Amino acid sequence: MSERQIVIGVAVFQDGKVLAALRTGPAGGWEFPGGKVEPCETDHVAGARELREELGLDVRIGASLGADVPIDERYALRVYAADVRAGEPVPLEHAEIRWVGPEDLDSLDWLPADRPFLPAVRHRLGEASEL
Ligand SMILES: Nc1nc2c([nH]c(=O)n2[C@H]2C[C@H](O)[C@@H](COP(=O)(O)OP(=O)(O)OP(=O)(O)O)O2)c(=O)[nH]1
Repeated sequence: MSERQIVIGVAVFQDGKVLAALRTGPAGGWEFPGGKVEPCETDHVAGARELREELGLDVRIGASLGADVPIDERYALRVYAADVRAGEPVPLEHAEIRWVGPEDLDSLDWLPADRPFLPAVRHRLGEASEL
């Protein structure tokens, strides 16, 4: 089978919280904003582009938060940590966005592929926000 195409999720950290976004539609659920990497784009360029498009937010993307997680036969999710360079997030394409602290992380109905990243997200929320 050919390799899965990568979907970038961007975990934006600010003031001890992480930004979660609610995807609309039947396959909806909470996710890290982002999207598919276009041909010839790096992960970082794709992630920054998607966050400008989806949230009007300018972010600085740092390290990945763990191994890729299969979404289905065609796609796999890769999540990066990021911080805000400029702007306030606005849900231009999502039903809702929320800054989530460590205590509320588990109570959201996350998409299945996102759940394996939550321990790394929680770990980061407990640290000084170094990318
Ligand atoms: N962006 C994002 N997508 C996720 C996450 N978890 C997860 O299973 N997905 C799935 C949902 C979608 O089927 C797919 C990403 O699609 P997308 O709609 O965000 O990608 P895109 O912006 O490039 O969309 P398109 O132009 O191809 O329509 O990955 C996540 O944390 N972030």
